[in-house]
Amino acid sequence: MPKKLRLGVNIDHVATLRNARGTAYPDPVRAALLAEQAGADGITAHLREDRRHIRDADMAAIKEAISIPLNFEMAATAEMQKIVLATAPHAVCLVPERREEVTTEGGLDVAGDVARLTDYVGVLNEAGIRVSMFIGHDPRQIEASAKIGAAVIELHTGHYCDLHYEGRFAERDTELEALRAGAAYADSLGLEVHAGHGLTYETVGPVAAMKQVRELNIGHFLIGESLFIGLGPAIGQMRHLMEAARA
Ligand SMILES: CC(=O)[C@@H](O)[C@H](O)COP(=O)(O)O
Ligand SMILES: NCC(=O)COP(=O)(O)O
Repeated sequence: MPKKLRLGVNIDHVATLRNARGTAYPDPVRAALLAEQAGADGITAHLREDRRHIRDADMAAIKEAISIPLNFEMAATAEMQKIVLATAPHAVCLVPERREEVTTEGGLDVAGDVARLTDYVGVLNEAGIRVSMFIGHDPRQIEASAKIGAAVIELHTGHYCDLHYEGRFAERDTELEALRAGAAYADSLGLEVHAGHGLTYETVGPVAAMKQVRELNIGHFLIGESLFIGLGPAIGQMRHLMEAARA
């Protein structure tokens, strides 16, 4: 019987909509509280260096308002380390960032930055923050994540989802197989395995079915779907699909 699969709801794109007009609404804190009421196991938010969606004050307000864990996504920079230590979230997910990208395009190159990330993660671990590395399924990146002292990896599912929506099903299935192998390898090294990026009702099943995966972080699709059916029902339907795949 696979262990329970948690759902972290990413509320970044509520802030994207707010920032498009520079208004005070829609409020990401309100979305976080609604997600909590709807049964989310955690709230995820990404404080990008360019502050294109979530802003510093949002992070502090979300942390203050919610009673479930906050997963603080950020680049491994000195500026972000200072902010995250002041915010004291339950968890941090270290992600790669490029200002020109539309969204997080790939995984972090942990293997290429071992010494610096060992120190960086060490500071967060000492502060009692659980650290996860947002990476692809490359075994070298998984091994490096274990080596630098991260407790968790989050596998980037964006490429799998893109291949699905482009109708490239054979390549999609190859990518899924690599994600499955990555999840099993990370678990064998004692890492907790999470997954996320680009997941939708159509693509969540095969990822939710991977027994080593303990948490999915889903945002963009849920916020879009909430325009049509409301955030609570969208979260409920996503959870239903996750549980059906897990059964
Ligand atoms: C790292 C990650 O996957 C998320 O933060 C998420 O996709 C929302 O942020 P962006 O759309 O800004 O990448
Ligand atoms: N880390 C992935 C995440 O938080 C949500 O990604 P998305 O569903 O907004 O693409």
